[in-house]
Order: sequence, then structure tokens, then C-alpha cells
Amino acid sequence: MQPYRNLIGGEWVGTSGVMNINPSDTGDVVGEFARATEADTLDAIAAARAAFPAWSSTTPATRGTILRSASTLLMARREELGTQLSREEGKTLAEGIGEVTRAAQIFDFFAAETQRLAGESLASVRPGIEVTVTREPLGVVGIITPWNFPMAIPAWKIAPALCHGNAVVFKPAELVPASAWSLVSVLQESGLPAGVLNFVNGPGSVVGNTLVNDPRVDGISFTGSVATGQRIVVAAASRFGKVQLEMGGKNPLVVLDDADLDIAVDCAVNGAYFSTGQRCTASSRLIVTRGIHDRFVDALIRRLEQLTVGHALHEGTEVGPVVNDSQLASNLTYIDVGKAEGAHLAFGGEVLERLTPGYFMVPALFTGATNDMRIAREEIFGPVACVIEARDFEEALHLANDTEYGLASGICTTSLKMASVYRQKAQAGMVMVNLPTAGVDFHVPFGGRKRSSYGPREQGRAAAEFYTSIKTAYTLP
Ligand SMILES: NC(=O)C1=CN([C@@H]2O[C@H](COP(=O)(O)OP(=O)(O)OC[C@H]3O[C@@H](n4cnc5c(N)ncnc54)[C@H](OP(=O)(O)O)[C@@H]3O)[C@@H](O)[C@H]2O)C=CC1
Ligand SMILES: O=C(O)CCC(=O)C(=O)O
Repeated sequence: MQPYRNLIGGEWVGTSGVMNINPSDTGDVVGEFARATEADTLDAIAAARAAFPAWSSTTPATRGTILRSASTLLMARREELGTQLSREEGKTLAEGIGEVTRAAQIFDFFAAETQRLAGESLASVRPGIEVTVTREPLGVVGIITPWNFPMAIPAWKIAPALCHGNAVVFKPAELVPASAWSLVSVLQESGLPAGVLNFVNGPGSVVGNTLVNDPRVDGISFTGSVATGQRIVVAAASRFGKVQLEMGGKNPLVVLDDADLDIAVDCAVNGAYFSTGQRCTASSRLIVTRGIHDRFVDALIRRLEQLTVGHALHEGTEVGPVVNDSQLASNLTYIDVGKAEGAHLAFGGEVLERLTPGYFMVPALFTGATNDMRIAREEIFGPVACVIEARDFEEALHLANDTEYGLASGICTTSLKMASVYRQKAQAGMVMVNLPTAGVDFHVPFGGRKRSSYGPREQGRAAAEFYTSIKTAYTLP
């Protein structure tokens, strides 16, 4: 079997590789992928630097044509690529196909965005002088992505980078290189010139670290853990590199007494457990007021009893496996932590055997949790949620905001007034009313506050803030 190779300066390079294993069936090897070295990364940065002047001088229409072609190819291949994605990451097939569709939509959005690139012309405070404000590409951008959205997150970083005329060095998570490789191949096929997008699959400690510290890389866009994000910002800032970080969440879903119970349970199941809870927007804290608490917990447990957990590619699966053995071990440790802290494990939390050897676990629900417990404060990143009872709306709001994170925050209520107050007072970058905290649109800003995000927002028109640099010009004609 030939390894899938890295792309540097338009050439596919690399030999011995990393095995990509299916978490639903550890006997199934998705492929072997060449492992990039520090030297490869330096070559990729040099290739991007060399390609940048010509690429940044192309017309927006040229860039738009390439982005639109990528969108069309992704859409045409969404079933095949969605299957590949679910096979390597473990989310259900519907989620995998949905993610490829989302990537296609993102490329379509940024293809259209190339037609809207504009500046401003303003009157000067001084007579006879013209002032223009325009945006120029940042330069070479290093893109470092996590394993939980192997195609959508690369897409929402690469598409705006290319739209605005940047050259890219892309490092995916080593755990899930297949979707990343496919995305890069699609962009190659769409006519991207050599060196504009370079693909270096290798360990974060080598490839990622080289990118972050190289002064030829003008900006780093990263999604992943807080610990790695913190390391990146310190290193990049010391050389005045621009940084955009999307990190963790400990997102609350508040359920008020007046909530529609079915909607609240749907929001909790979707937000906490779909995609195996491996979303930075997952609702891992369910903050429920007294009057509905017992009914909500009973209805949620009834729904959890019916959830089908299994092989990601099997029909009917609603929750796939955990991504790998270490993430599974970490989830199980949190189950022990929750019990030791005195929360009641009301459902699930154990390893599950299926026909194939995989990393399956029963989605877990703790009740009787308090907001100071570790299971309520630390990002678990698995199918584990806890219910925290609140006296009333005010206490629920206080608990929701009492966290180091601030990505998404949700409320289920039939009161317009409570929904409005929550929208105003929630300390989060995204607020959802009667909707799951996870699952966002592709054309509007994405990001959070506190330890969840750092730097400009991603997605939609807001993406321009990171991928461009503003130039103000004064002219005396
Ligand atoms: N906000 C989110 O969407 C995500 C949050 N997480 C959180 O992080 C936890 C751990 O997951 P993990 O995958 O280890 O997350 P990491 O933050 O370690 O990985 C994210 C990306 O950063 C890379 N990376 C790792 N170390 C460095 C470094 N020193 N310099 C530059 N890049 C680096 C990784 O490479 P590689 O892995 O290939 O070595 C990967 O591509 C999860 O349990 C979850 O809590 C994880 C994924 C996504
Ligand atoms: O909830 C979503 O749609 C996006 C989640 C996400 O970006 C993440 O988990 O990294």
C-alpha cells in the first residue's frame, strides 16, 4: 500500500508513514500517511513564501473560480468523503456526510466573498486629501487543526485564507489525516497553483511547533486544547506573529420550569451526546430549575436508554465511538472523578462491547452535580454530561456564567422575556435559545470569550479580520 503523501510546493512527497485507524473497528486501517519532519515543514514554509507574491496578485475572480470548483467537487463526493471521515473519526455517517456538505458550503461562501472584497474611501480631516482603507492578505498562514472536525475546521480556515490571497501551510491532527488529505487533493484538482497550499501531516510537537516559531509565518490559526493554544500564543507573540485560537468549552444548557420538555430533551441529547460529545460547543452542563428538574431527568434518561451507540458506518447508529483509546480512558477517568466528588451517575458511563473492536462507551449522565465539581468545570470532550439543579432563573444564569470558558451558552424556555435577558447576560460568544449549544451555521461569526477563544472571530465575513491586514492610505493628488 502506497502511503498518502504530503504536499510541498506542488509535489507529493514523503514515504514511511502513520497508520490511520478506524475507531469503530481497530482492525480496519483507513490508510498509511507520510509523516512530515521539521525539514519538510521548513520546505513547506519556503514554498508558501515563494508562492505568495503571485497568488496575492491574482484577481479575486481567479481565486473565486478555484474556491467554487472545490465546493462543487466536495458536494459531488460528499457521500464518499463523508464515509471516509466517519471511518477515521467515528462520527455517524449522517454527521460525516453533513460535515463534508458543510465544507462545500464554506468554500461556496468564500467563493462568493471574493466578489465582495472592497475597501472604503473617506474624506480626510485635512482639505484636498483622499483617504482609503483597504485590506491586504496577511501573507503565509499556518493552519493547525484538531481531530474532531477533520474537514469542516480545515475548510473554515483554508477557504478564507485563500479567498483573501494568503498562502497556507496546513497541519492537520495526525489522528485524522485522511479527510485533510482529501480536502487538499480537491483544492489541487481545482487548479490551485503550486505552493499556495502545502500539506504537512506530522506531530504537533514537531510540525506545529516549527510553524509557530518560524518568523516567515505571518499568522497561526489554531483549534484544539487550551494547553496547546496557550503554548502557541506565547511562542508566536514573542515574535509578534498574529494568532487566532479556538479552544475548549464547558457550555451550559439552562432548562427553565416553563420550557417545552420535548425541546429541552432534544437539545440536551443533541448538544451533549451527538458526535460522541466531542465538540467544543457540547452542552456538558445541564442547569435545570427545580420545577422541571425531575421530569427533565426522567425524560432524558428514557431517551438515553433508546440511543443507539455503535459502529459509525452502521445504519441506525446515533452515537459513534470515542476517537481513540486515550480519549476513552480520559472519559472513564472523569466518570470515576464524578462519582468520587459525590455526583450520582444516573445513567451509562461504562465501556460497551460491539461486534467490532472499537472505543465504545455508553453516554453518561450525572445528576446531583454542583458547579464546583471537576466534572462541571473541566472540558471532558466525551459523551458525559452533568445535571446541576438551580433554584430559579437568576441562579441558573449565575451558574451558567460561572466558568472559565465562554464559547456557547443555551437556554430552553417559552418566555420571550427570559430568553431576551439570557441572550443579553450570557457571557459567551454564541447564545442558543431552544436550540442545542452545538451545531452552528457556516456563514456567521464563530468564537467565544474567556479561555475559549483568543484573537479575531472565525467564519463568515468576520474571518477577514484575521486573514487580512488593514492599510490606510492618504493621498494628496
Ligand atoms: N476546541 C476543540 O475543538 C478541541 C478541543 N480539544 C481538547 O483538547 C484535548 C486534547 O486533544 P488533542 O488532540 O491532544 O489537542 P491538541 O491541542 O494537542 O491538538 C490540536 C492540534 O494542535 C497540534 N499540536 C499539538 N501540540 C502542538 C504544539 N506544541 N505546537 C503546535 N501544534 C501542536 C496537534 O497535533 P497532533 O495532535 O497531530 O500532535 C493538533 O493538530 C481534548 O480532550 C479536548 O478537551 C481537542 C480537539 C478539538
Ligand atoms: O458545533 C459546531 O457546529 C462546531 C463545533 C466545533 O467547532 C468544535 O467542536 O471544534
